[in-house]
Amino acid sequence: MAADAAGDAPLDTTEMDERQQRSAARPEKTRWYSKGREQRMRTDPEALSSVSCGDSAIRCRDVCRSYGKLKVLNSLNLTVPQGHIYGLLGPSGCGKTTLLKCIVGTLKISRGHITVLGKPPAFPGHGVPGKMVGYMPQDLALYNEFTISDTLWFYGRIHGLSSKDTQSRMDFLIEFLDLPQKSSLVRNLSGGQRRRVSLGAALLQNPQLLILDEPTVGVDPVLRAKIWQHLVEIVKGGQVSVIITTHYIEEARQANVVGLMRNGSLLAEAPPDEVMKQHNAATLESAFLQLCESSDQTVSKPNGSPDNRHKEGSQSSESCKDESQPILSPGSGPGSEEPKLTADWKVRARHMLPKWRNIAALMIKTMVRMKRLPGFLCFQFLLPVIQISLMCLCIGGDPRGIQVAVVNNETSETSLSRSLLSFLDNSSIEQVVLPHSEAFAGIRDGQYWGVLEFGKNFSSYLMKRMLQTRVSREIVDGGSVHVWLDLTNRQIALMLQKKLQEAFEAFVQNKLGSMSYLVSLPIKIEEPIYGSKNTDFTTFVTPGAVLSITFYLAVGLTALSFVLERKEGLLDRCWVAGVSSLETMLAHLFSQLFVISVQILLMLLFIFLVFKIPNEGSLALVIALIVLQGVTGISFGLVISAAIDDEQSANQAALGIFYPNLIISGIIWPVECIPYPLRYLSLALPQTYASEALRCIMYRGWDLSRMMVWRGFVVTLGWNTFFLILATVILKLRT
Ligand SMILES: Nc1ncnc2c1ncn2[C@@H]1O[C@H](COP(=O)(O)OP(=O)(O)OP(=O)(O)O)[C@@H](O)[C@H]1O
Repeated sequence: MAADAAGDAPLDTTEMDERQQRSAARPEKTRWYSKGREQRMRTDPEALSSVSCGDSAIRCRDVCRSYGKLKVLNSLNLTVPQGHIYGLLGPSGCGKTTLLKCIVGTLKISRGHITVLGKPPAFPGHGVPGKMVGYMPQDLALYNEFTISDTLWFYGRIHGLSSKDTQSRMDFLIEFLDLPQKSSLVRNLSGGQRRRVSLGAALLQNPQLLILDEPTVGVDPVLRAKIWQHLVEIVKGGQVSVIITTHYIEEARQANVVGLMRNGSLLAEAPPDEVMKQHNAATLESAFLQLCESSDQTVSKPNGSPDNRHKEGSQSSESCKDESQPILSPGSGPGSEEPKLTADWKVRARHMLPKWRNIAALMIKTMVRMKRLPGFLCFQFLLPVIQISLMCLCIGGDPRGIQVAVVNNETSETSLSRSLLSFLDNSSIEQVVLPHSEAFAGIRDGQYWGVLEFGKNFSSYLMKRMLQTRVSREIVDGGSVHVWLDLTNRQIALMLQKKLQEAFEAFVQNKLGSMSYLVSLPIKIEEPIYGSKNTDFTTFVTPGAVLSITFYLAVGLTALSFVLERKEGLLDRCWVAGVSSLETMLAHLFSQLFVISVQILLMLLFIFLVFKIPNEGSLALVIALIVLQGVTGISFGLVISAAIDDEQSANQAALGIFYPNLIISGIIWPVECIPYPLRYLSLALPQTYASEALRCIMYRGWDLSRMMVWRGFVVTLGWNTFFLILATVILKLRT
């Protein structure tokens, strides 16, 4: 991986050739640097130009970058000589942060070349991003749940530092940056303290190149001076180079070179004393002001307003180039051709392969964050249990306490109507005995779900009907229970019909005993082949519900955590430290697998032990399919978080697919009810065949030899692969 080449991986041939060439050309310059670099640079801008072409830490040539129509970097040329501090100055919004992001490779440039420590950023096998570069972004990019020590350990692991090295660097940085106790949580630190922790993370591995975006904001003057002194110290050997942005223009006088940036291009690039001398200015700030004024005059002549420069298309590329020529450093223009570099296939292959060290560091990070949020962790574990329990308790059971008006026109205590009513399930049906008119008024008012009416001669007619072979229509009618139902609630109406039928069967059995078969229907429902006669809707819905709960919790956790990490700049910072998109994906996948495994375990305990949902098949297959569906959720969450930048949109994407997927995956209602061609879509969804497979395993006891089972596994694995590849590609394209 990229980080490899920084320290521990062997150099590829291209890099070695280049280093040899550079060292062959270096002796004279190295001597020149070490003897009197500062004096020389401050008095000889020509020398700066010549140095910058041959031996530079960073070279930007003709760099352009836009955000939509806003042109932020405008044919920019910049050179950071090796072993120098480069102060990048400019007003807010002029493009400094954008430039630094292009240099570290987190933003792509739309035109031009950038070379960082000899190669373009993210070149296969290069240590940038990686151990060679220490990057402190403007938005601090720190994990709030980490302590100072966790933060430094995390970056130490990513850079492959030994425990001893990390510990000694940590002790030094805490002392040097005047940080509070290393066990202090980042979220409890002040703004300035956080900024110093962020700086400490950038300095940790003693990188060859330091890229610091406003490290001294919010830092007291004494510490600011100390930081500058440290930077001056570390560049002294000529091995370390620093590019630093700051709003305190005067502090940049300690830099060896300053670049004055405005409207996306450099107005000047030279040693600070030289800039001041050229403008007869006593301070760098007033020199900068003069440069801005003369730049405004130059630009306002052809175009009117300086703001026009920022609109793409409002000027030709020629004028764009003129404007970007540095005033003091003509030699740093886009003169020289950039060498074409190619990487050996072995280096490329190594660059592509995920590194377990980085994956382990990221997984430890997730575990530490979870440990710091125990309430959230418990909630994560309990949420699926709560959801499945609510589902088993509230969905699919028989309605209870349904009020039904009973109009009984028989008065005798021994009448068959009373006997029949006594067989009605009292827990489900509450009988309210009423006269005819009140019963109908009640059902019309919505008080009752049905009216049961028995005629005056119900008992005698029913007996005749049971015992005689040929009876008149009047007898059949008079010996029937007349039922009027409120059918606005289908489930309640179906339950009433079923309970009446059951009551009648029990009544007949009671009255006729072994002769009851005489009045039975000519349809006999035998013992079921699979399932039980008393199966309810809960049994049907549970397997699909388990899969869908696992899937959506995984989607929610993944989509949001990634989006937040990107928003806070944490993903970019890890990427600059050498963590690839694939490693980020895999680490997240493995950490979330741990969480969903606990969730699945708890859920299964509840459905099998508490709610007694049957399982006729292999428990291992049940667990495997649910875990794989969890992985589908994680990978889909990764796609959302890779493609979407803010929490609200990520939430909406996750919620937006929730109902359509639930409805057309056959989870709450059979797929057979879905009309064509929607059924084809339903069958292609990740949970349709998987739910069917889980039902087959749990209720039919089938195994992988059955097509309906293996099809569920194959479809799930197919979706997992597709989502993971898609997420990696999107993340790669976007970083
Ligand atoms: N992600 C983005 N999308 C759209 N525009 C952006 C984005 N990031 C920055 N910009 C715009 O690009 C311009 C340059 O921004 P940049 O952050 O590079 O400036 P800066 O010089 O670092 O400013 P400051 O010193 O205030 O940090 C600004 O006009 C900013 O609004």
